[in-house]
Amino acid sequence: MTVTDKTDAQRLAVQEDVDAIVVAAQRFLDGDIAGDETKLDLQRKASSLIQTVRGPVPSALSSFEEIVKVGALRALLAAGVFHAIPKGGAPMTASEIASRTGMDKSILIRLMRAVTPLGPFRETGEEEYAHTPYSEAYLTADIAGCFPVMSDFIFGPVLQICDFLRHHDWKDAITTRNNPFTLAHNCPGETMFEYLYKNPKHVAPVTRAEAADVEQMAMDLYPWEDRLRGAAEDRVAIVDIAGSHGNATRQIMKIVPALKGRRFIVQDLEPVIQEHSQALRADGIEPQVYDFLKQAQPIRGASIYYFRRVFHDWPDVPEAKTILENTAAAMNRDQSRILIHDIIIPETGATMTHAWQDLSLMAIGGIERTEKNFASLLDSAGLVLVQVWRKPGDIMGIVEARLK
Ligand SMILES: C[S@@+](CC[C@H](N)C(=O)[O-])C[C@H]1O[C@@H](n2cnc3c(N)ncnc32)[C@H](O)[C@@H]1O
Repeated sequence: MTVTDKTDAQRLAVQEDVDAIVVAAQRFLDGDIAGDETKLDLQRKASSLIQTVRGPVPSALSSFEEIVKVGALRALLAAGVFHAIPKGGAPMTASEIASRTGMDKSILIRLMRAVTPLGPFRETGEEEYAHTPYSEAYLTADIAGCFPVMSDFIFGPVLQICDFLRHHDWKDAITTRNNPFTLAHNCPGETMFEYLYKNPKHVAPVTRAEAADVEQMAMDLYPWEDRLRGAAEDRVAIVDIAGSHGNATRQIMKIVPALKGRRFIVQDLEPVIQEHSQALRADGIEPQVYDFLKQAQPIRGASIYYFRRVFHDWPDVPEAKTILENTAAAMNRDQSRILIHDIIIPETGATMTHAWQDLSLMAIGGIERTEKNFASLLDSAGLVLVQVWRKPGDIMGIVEARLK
């Protein structure tokens, strides 16, 4: 093939990709099918163009680029570079950033090369950089909360999934106490939570990460008021089990002001309750230390036993089944419901968002589930799936269950 042939073929391929993007962009703008589908389709077409422009082998190198980019972002964030550069897009020189942060200018320049060609920062001149809305996103509470924790504790183990599986002949030998996380952090026999919480300095950053609403959860998904309206006044309205900071309960209380005066309880392990109890009490929420793996649920006959982003941390057996059985033992057959608010993986057409969350959980022994997975898990613990509450385009859903 001559150079001209190659150029022609590439020109044709690029033109085809551009034409497909134009059609996909129009469908996205017109919103002729459910929002997320057109968005995903447009992303696919755009990324196909990038691959065509780069070619197959250079495209394979993009994963190397992403990994060093994460390393650079983490260091720049920790060193204070994100905070030193002024928000709003005004440029700053490397010398100025170096003097503000204490990072050697030579290191800064090398790290900035990983975060400027394709963003999120902008190179504005020789040794000069500026924020963009995409770099400023790392300063928002959600990303500033979860990116450092994911990067310090989870991404390393994700890279060790291969070593772990190879060591076990590619069989699923992953448990919550023996997994890529325990391999990477050299803590065999400990769950991720045990490992993290035994060091008091991890508790605040980890619970800040837990508070990150990266899934943009719509808490009005469930008809809280209808469900709770007829309940006796003395019945606990909601037990938010493993509720951490209690933000879910706060949001429910805001959505349904009519429930003011009813009892709301947030349960979690001791270090987490210690961290949050004052703020919870100030908002009229009762904090309670509770270990769902070791104890039967102490609050009997509550209207709702609510678990948000909890079950995905645990495999079906033994932990998820144990948690359900410990809850079921306290439930009232007619009045109590379990609500599991988690990502629901579609049977087909899972996205990269589903994949990054699920493989991060694989590293610690957890799993994101499909609707069928939830139904069989509930069945194994003497419960029955009543309804799945979802909105088109939302990655999270609420699985409602009652005693059989
Ligand atoms: C991913 S966070 C979810 C927090 C909160 N529900 C939310 O949606 O933001 C998982 C929570 O499970 C709690 N947890 C872990 N092991 C637990 C146990 N054995 N008993 C009770 N809570 C536990 C953690 O402390 C953490 O707060």
